[in-house]
Amino acid sequence: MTLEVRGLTIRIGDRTVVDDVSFTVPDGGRFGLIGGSGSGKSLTVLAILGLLPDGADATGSVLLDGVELLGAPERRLARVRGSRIGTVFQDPQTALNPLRTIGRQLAEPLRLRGRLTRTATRAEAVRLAGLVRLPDPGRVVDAYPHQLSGGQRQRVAIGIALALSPGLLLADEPTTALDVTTQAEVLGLFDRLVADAGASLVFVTHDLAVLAGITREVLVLSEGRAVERGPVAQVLAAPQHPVTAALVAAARATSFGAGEGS
Ligand SMILES: Nc1ncnc2c1ncn2[C@@H]1O[C@H](COP(=O)(O)OP(=O)(O)OP(=O)(O)O)[C@@H](O)[C@H]1O
Repeated sequence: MTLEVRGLTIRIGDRTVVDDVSFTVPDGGRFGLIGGSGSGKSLTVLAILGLLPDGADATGSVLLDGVELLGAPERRLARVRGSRIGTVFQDPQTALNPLRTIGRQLAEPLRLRGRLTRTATRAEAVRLAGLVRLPDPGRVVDAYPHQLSGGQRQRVAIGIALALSPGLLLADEPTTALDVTTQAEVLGLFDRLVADAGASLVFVTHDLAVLAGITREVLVLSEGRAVERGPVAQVLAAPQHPVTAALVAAARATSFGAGEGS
């Protein structure tokens, strides 16, 4: 699906926290949003979903395949969120319900969409568990979130996001809470699944090194404003804005520093 964000401006009280941000993600395209803490990344994602916090007011335009989402009725937004846009957020601990089995949560989007028999629902949950490479899918569907590792829980969250084959995926710091090795595994899986699904992707992170393997295009936000944009490789090689330069330095320190003596 094509996502066009045009002139998105978000105000909370008398503060403008996102200021005239525009970007386009073509059908099947991938786009990175990067910036430091408080730069407006999460609010941009929430505005696309129609899930801004109370007191936040958004103007501009969010078009999904040409259909305006900003200011659309909640019923329509809920339908779009349920079926056309999948989301993966930072903390799988809070995204999952501790009292429900993994299988029930994997199958929840399908259950909401239509009537499925018990057997069909379970089969679909097992299929999704296998898709996200959870160990022993036939058994893991009966487990509860606390019985899984952080990386496994995030795999479940990715499975839920992909359950209805959405045309657009929004991932907000999906691997930030994981240790480095797990982060690489989950990112690799996510990368493959998004490609297989042919979905468009908006990937939010504060870590340019993470983004480099996932998207080609990036937009840098600082204090709610777009300060730089372009291909990730080019931005990494020759950052133009001081904020971008700081993000590049941080990325080099974490991912290239140790082994290369730089
Ligand atoms: N519910 C809210 N009420 C008031 N201000 C808010 C609210 N949510 C966010 N803000 C403010 O809006 C600005 C942008 O927040 P946002 O969460 O989009 O930043 P972010 O780039 O996602 O940061 P982080 O990487 O820390 O999550 C920040 O200054 C934040 O304090």
